[in-house]
Amino acid sequence: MTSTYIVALDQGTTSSRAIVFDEHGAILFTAQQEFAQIYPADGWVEHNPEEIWQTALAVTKEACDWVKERGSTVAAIGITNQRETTLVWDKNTGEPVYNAIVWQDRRTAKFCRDLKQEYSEQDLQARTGLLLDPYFSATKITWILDNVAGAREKAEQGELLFGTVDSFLIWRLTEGKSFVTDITNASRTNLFNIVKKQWDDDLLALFKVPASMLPKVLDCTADFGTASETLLGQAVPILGVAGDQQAATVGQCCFEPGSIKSTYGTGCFVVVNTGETMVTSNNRLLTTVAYSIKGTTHYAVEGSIFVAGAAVQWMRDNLSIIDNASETQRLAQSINSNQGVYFVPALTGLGAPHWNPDARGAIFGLTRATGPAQLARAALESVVYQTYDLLQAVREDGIAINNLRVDGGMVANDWLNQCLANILNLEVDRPKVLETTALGAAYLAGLQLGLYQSTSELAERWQKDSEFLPAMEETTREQNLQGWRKAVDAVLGMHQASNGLH
Ligand SMILES: Nc1ncnc2c1ncn2[C@@H]1O[C@H](COP(=O)(O)OP(=O)(O)O)[C@@H](O)[C@H]1O
Ligand SMILES: O=P(O)(O)OC[C@H](O)CO
Repeated sequence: MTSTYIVALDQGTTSSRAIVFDEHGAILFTAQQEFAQIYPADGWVEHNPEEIWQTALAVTKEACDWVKERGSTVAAIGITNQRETTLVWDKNTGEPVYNAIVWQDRRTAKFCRDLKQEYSEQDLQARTGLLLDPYFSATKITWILDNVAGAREKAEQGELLFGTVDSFLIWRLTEGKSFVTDITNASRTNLFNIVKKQWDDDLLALFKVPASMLPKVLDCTADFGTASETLLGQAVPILGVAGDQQAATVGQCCFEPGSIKSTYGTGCFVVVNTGETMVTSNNRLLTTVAYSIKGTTHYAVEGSIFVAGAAVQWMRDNLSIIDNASETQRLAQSINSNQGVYFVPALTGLGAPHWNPDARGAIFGLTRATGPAQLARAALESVVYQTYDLLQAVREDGIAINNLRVDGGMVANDWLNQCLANILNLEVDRPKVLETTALGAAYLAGLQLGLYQSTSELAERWQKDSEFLPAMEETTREQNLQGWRKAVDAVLGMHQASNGLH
């Protein structure tokens, strides 16, 4: 019997990956290319759109060629992507008018602060589930239209298109034939009304974004267009799309209300499925669309941390205290306590539950004995404490948590998983397939293809690789958490103090 091949394209913050899955959800082939991070100013983060495109195209082509070499064809493509990252391009030439402004970028912090004076954040939250923060796409679009010469005029004449990375890639893969997005990506823009499930005219007016710039919004399972034969060597339908955290929710089979996953890549994102009910957080978590499959929409509560693996990357690239990320495990376990060193990695502000775009990072408790081991351990622990803060917020919103399914590049690190179990005082489960984001995109495409009939059929496939159980004395746990709280308070205090000075 021949296999059904699905290619999942995962366009992440640091790399583009394409994975060939068979109908059982097994990984057969992976192609990956990293690309440059551009930091033009304090708090600014950009990507070159052509690099996003070239790396995404190259890995997808490689995956399609791998299938072709086996005498077969790819049945469908599923796309998943870094969310919120904003691209604006010319409809006629296909040329982006500016670099992609990345989700981590804080350049519109002042704009958000000013807007809060004239517009109720509560109203925005009721419509979009989100907060008024530079994280989301809307203020990034406004910035491009206001700062790139001639852009606003062209946008008003209907010459410019806006897309999150999914839209941009689909538009290019279909050679300009399909200008669409999916509902999960739309729900991260601050322009999409998640109650009415349509672009919100009042918000378009507020952020001064012409409606003609916006893509058509589809379910996560839909016909998104056909990727061109000229580009891929075979014409392949794009049948599934979701933002990466929502795709990971699908890949982790968190379909039941109350099920929860946490993904550790560049950032960390905790997503709790709340079923068809929308839950509004009282603790500054986001309400967002988990997925919409064949007309049924599930919502989620999400906690977003901007710096997780990025703290490890920063130690590798800026401090050069490690050569590769996996060394952090050896370093962290080489000492038997954190020795009082705490790292608050607010390198691009603080996300949930603080939402403070102006906060900046700090390391506390340095002594003559502090070296790479203490710093690496503090970086890993910071990811764990931030997760603790998110889960506390989730609990305070009345949602019970029984265990946590984890995934993403960082959870290859067993020390991190054990530390999560210890500090969260919770069972932490790591699945067999760690590429849950790509798997989720493949599942969505497979559902649309008719390869899978339902999410419950998919749920039966989830397999545990390892579980990590809490094994820390309560007093040590409490001491560590106290140290973290003091460090975060100091960072927030420092930010207030420096605000006073400017
Ligand atoms: N063994 C490890 N220990 C700690 N961090 C790791 C490890 N392996 C990868 N990472 C971190 O995980 C991130 C990569 O994860 P990935 O899921 O590929 O991210 P993204 O999708 O955001 O590009 C990097 O920031 C890297 O520093
Ligand atoms: O690229 P990742 O995996 O860090 O995910 C980025 C998120 O989608 C940002 O919201």
